[in-house]
Parts: sequence; C-alpha cells; structure tokens
Amino acid sequence: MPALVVAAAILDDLAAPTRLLAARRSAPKTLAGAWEFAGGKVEPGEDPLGALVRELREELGVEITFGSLVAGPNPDQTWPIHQGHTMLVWTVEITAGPPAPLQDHDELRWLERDELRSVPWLPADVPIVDAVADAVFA
Ligand SMILES: Nc1nc2c([nH]c(=O)n2[C@H]2C[C@H](O)[C@@H](COP(=O)(O)OP(=O)(O)OP(=O)(O)O)O2)c(=O)[nH]1
Repeated sequence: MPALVVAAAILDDLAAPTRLLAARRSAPKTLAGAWEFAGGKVEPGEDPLGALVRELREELGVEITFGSLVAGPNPDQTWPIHQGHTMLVWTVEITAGPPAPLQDHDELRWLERDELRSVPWLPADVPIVDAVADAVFA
C-alpha cells in the first residue's frame, strides 16, 4: 500500500551549508547497505512535519529545526520513491544531538558536495540528492 514518507536532508548549517548527512540502511534485507535520507512513513493522525520530528528522534536521537521543502516533481511536491511510495523532503539542521545510528541504520556519514555521489543511494534518492546539491550547495 503506497504511503507518504517524510525525510530530512540534514545539513551542517542551514545558513551556510557545506555537508549533508547520509544514513546507511540496516533493514529490511532488500534495502540494507543502501544510503538514504533519514525519515520514515507518516502514521495515521500525524502531520508530516511532526512525523519527521518523531522519526529523527527515534532513528538518530536528534532534535531539529526546519529549513525549506526540497520540492519534488509531483503536483503535491512529493518525490516518487521505492515501491510506489511518495516522499516529502525538507532541509533541516540539528539543534540537539549528536546524531547516532540508533534505529534502522548502521552508519552515518557527513558528505561534502563533491562526495555526494560517493555512496550507493537508494535508486529513487539519486535525483533528490542532485536537487539538494543544486538548491543548497549552488
Ligand atoms: N526513510 C527513507 N525511506 C526512503 C528513502 N528513499 C526511498 O525510496 N525510501 C523508501 C524505503 C521504504 O520503502 C520507504 C520508507 O520506509 P521506512 O522503513 O523508512 O519507514 P518506517 O521507518 O516508518 O518503517 P515501517 O513503519 O515501514 O516499518 O521509503 C529515503 O531517502 N528515506
């Protein structure tokens, strides 16, 4: 069943970004080893921003402040992703951390602009990484 997923392009500094935090999935087996934006599915009754705050607490143990929406190509500004899901992506900055791979990930890595393609992203994330690079590191 297609779901709305929310995810974060976590930047070291929203005002003057130099690095993006990528997370390597540890589960399920079919996705393990691929890199992604931390986040997850919006649960019934949740609003998307609240869902992302919850996911980042659970997965990375961080608090965040929001930057801006990285608009996708769908009319509702979502990105088409894995298995027919759609995903809303925001830039965010960590306000309390440090980030740790507490749940769903086994490694985190800060990537500079010229390193963004150095990890194997989930296939659907590649155009999103490019959009973040254009919008943020331009
Ligand atoms: N979190 C996240 N999911 C992504 C990205 N790109 C992408 O195709 N996906 C897909 C993988 C999954 O099929 C789906 C998100 O599922 P998830 O497993 O992260 O969601 P969740 O934490 O709420 O877990 P669950 O309730 O399904 O157990 O979206 C991405 O950058 N981040």
